[in-house]
Amino acid sequence: MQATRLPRLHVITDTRAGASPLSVVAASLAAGARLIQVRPEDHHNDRSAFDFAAAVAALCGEYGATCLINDRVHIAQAVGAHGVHLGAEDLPLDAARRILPSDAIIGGTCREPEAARAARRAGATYLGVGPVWSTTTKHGLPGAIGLPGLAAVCEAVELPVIAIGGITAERAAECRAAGAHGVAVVGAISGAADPQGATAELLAAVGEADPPGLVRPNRGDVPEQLVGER
Ligand SMILES: Cc1ncc(COP(=O)(O)OP(=O)(O)O)c(N)n1
Ligand SMILES: Cc1ncsc1CCOP(=O)(O)O
Ligand SMILES: [Mg+2]
Repeated sequence: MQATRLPRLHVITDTRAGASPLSVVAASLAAGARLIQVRPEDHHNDRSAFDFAAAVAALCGEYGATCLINDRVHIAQAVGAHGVHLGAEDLPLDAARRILPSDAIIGGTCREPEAARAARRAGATYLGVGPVWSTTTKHGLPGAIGLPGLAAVCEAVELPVIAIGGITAERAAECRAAGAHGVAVVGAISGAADPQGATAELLAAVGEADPPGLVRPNRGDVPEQLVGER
């Protein structure tokens, strides 16, 4: 199986009231996004989270894009997603590694070098690191670690680092310069007047711009196994 690099732009769904998550996902995929993380807010029950995840996974399948599920490992299994993203209050990384297929992508949240090394030992494929900048998208987060904090984690482990928290296109380029493999965003796309244009701008900022024009669905294509390469 040929190895494919982990996408540099992780588009995270926004299921807060007023958002239109599925149409934003469709716009991002049309702009060339190669990875969607499904993140139903905690108040969504499993049934509505499953229905939403199944719809996103189907859309990702049409574009040959990777679909990850935040927090809910059983829903990743149920919809046949490519993997999960897990944080401190979720199933431990090593437990998820034991129950998911061996080629599953498992992302782990961390904000400092020691936690990054522990996540690598536990079987993480990549690290979600932040918040790099403050954000209004999630409440109760610890303080922002800034670019120096991001760089410290990038230096500590070989795993691809995905920066998160307050990311804009300009900041995405700064994160890459600090050593991050890529970035994850919610508000920069879901809150944009033109989510497709915002996605294109972010893709260009992380160096993954497709040739101009719409990306067309390639029904039936499945992404090959992803490897942890910077
Ligand atoms: C790529 C990426 N990085 C970090 C997170 C945050 O995960 P977590 O700390 O578990 O918080 P919630 O997203 O579950 O509220 C993420 N989702 N993605
Ligand atoms: C879930 C999460 N974890 C750390 S920051 C964050 C939210 C990021 O959202 P935004 O891209 O809108 O700042
Ligand atoms: Mg979580």
